[in-house]
Amino acid sequence: MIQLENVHKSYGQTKVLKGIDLQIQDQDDVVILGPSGSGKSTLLNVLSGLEKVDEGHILIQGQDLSQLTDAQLTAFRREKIAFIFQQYYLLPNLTVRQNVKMGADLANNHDFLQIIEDLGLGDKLDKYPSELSGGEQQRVSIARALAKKPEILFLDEPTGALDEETGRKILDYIWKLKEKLGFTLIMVTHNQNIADMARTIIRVNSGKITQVVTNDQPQTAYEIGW
Ligand SMILES: Nc1ncnc2c1ncn2[C@@H]1O[C@H](COP(=O)(O)OP(=O)(O)OP(=O)(O)O)[C@@H](O)[C@H]1O
Repeated sequence: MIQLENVHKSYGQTKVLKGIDLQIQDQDDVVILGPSGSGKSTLLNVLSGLEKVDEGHILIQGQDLSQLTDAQLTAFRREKIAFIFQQYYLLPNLTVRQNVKMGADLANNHDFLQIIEDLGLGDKLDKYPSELSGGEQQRVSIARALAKKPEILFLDEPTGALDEETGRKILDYIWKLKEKLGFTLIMVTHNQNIADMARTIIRVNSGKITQVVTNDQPQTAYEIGW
């Protein structure tokens, strides 16, 4: 379980998270919705240990992230979580195969080629990022994250660079893989429709949680009408 207790985070004088309390169950799929600037990405960044909180606590399986040494925090990030960002952060001098293998090696995953294939990149294995379209680069970054077999997968607007049809396919694939591998999925999006795929929908406004909804009948990427 992931627990947040009274989490505060500011950048200089700007108070971004203003007392967040939240519990996320293992293997849940969670979508975080909210207007631009409401603190969604900041929330993901503190949840994933990328940034430290100013006040309050984040506990993951009972372990308080603020109590970890830098080495333990690095190990947590390497072994337990994967992050799919709006930007792709691919290494330009590595091929598609090598970029994804980097993620796979962290989990000793030897069947990562299947993930590349499933994401429709089977014919791009030996291409470099500069030889790919934006959407293809995004799919490589998704393959790299999934190849880590994370316990928690964070996604920050993962379909931003994709056309609708590809976005649907990718979300469908991620959700199916979640059912198969059983990770916890936490995704930030602006897209209201995508929220209907999630079992838990969290609304954030001005750095506070304004609503948590449990959705008993989540829909597939193909059913949501987006
Ligand atoms: N590293 C930073 N330094 C200073 N200010 C920051 C930093 N990161 C975020 N902020 C500010 O914190 C506020 C919340 O940003 P955040 O990116 O968390 O919002 P968001 O809800 O994800 O927005 P969007 O939907 O536009 O991505 C914004 O006012 C932003 O300018």
